[in-house]
Amino acid sequence: MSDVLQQLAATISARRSADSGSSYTRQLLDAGPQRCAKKLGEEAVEVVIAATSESDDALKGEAADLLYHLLVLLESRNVAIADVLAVLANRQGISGLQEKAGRASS
Ligand SMILES: N=c1c2ncn([C@@H]3O[C@H](COP(=O)(O)OP(=O)(O)OP(=O)(O)O)[C@@H](O)[C@H]3O)c2ncn1[C@@H]1O[C@H](COP(=O)(O)O)[C@@H](O)[C@H]1O
Repeated sequence: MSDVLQQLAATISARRSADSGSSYTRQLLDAGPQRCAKKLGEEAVEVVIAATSESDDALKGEAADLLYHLLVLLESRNVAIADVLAVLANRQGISGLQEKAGRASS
């Protein structure tokens, strides 16, 4: 999964130098983090609506839009998706250690 996200993130980053007329991503990046964050919020609401009242396919589509817009927002703030994934990996490591610590003390 992270390969797909990293490939999409690389494409989004490359759009910084694309012709803005031809790229929706470039238009979002040119508009800045506030606009990107607003789009992310709208997409999040669409995910909530799909999750509560639409089909699985609709939910998958809205979730894909949400991930795309999260990557665009991260790019607009120059935050690498690899660093976000590292946070998740660290949390898994930490929870693993906590589980081990819990077992050792019981
Ligand atoms: N993965 C996506 C992707 N997911 C969702 N979207 C767009 O995100 C928007 C979300 O839907 P909305 O109905 O909210 O959007 P809208 O009303 O058209 O947009 P606004 O006018 O509100 O901004 C749609 O325009 C989708 O096309 C995406 N646009 C581009 N990509 C990928 O990003 C890369 C660069 O794409 P370009 O910028 O088009 O070159 C390519 O790999 C694309 O496949």
